[in-house]
Amino acid sequence: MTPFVDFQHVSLAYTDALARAGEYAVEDVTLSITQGEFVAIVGPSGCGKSTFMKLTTGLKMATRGSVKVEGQPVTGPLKIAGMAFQAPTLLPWRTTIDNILLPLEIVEPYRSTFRAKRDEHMARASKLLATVGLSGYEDKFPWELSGGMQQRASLCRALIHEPKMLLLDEPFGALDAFTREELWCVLRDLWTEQRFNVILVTHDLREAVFLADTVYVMSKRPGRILSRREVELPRPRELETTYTDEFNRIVLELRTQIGHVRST
Ligand SMILES: Nc1ncnc2c1ncn2[C@@H]1O[C@H](COP(=O)(O)OP(=O)(O)OP(=O)(O)O)[C@@H](O)[C@H]1O
Repeated sequence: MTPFVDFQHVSLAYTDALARAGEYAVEDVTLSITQGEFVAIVGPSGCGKSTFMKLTTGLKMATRGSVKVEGQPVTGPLKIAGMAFQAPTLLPWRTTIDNILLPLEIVEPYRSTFRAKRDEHMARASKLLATVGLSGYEDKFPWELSGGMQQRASLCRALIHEPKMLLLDEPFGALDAFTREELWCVLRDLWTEQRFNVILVTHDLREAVFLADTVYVMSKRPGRILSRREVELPRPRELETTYTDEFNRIVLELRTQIGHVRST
């Protein structure tokens, strides 16, 4: 089966001068991700996790090696991706629903028919809001929502154009522990229902193990993939799973690997 995302010996230097000096942000990354797989990437700060995301979505081109998505070489920004970041980045002058509809106003093929199909899109946005527990908040402005609610709305915005791939860069990093765990479950449920590919960059090993099928550990700069760990915990996973010995054993195993990376 063709992998959904395929990296073969990928290196990236941000400038020609850095390439000449052999200073790569990521180096010799080879991995393949299957359709619908939930992948988490963990590693020390500055190891190249965000660079990996930029390569996957075509925001940056590899200096060496090849990046393919759905069997096709990536040559520019991909439309099939939705993204959410640590800061929710909602536009303060737009209501929740208008923030969620934003990608449809910008990205083709939705853009040209946006006005004509507005009711249809509104209905889809409301349905998504209901899925993340935000029914009734359509007309609120971002400043009327808590941080966790804003992040829920950001997830809806990332998913409104039904992307095949969802890229999340530390999406829950700024939230308190309880809200973060609630949002793990929101993301788990969205993924279980829609089975898009997820690439989740996180510093939180428990988050990675709770959500992902596969966890990749990256090394310090230049970022390389040090290990690949399949998480064989059965699904559906409930928060109680995070208190089991098996869960903690995997977290500890990853923690030990990261400890080695940091100390070398
Ligand atoms: N636009 C850029 N120009 C030059 N170097 C860059 C650029 N963006 C990132 N880098 C360098 O590339 C390396 C990897 O950065 P990247 O942002 O991918 O790391 P990260 O693992 O996502 O970091 P963090 O965990 O702190 O968010 C770092 O050393 C960084 O300084």
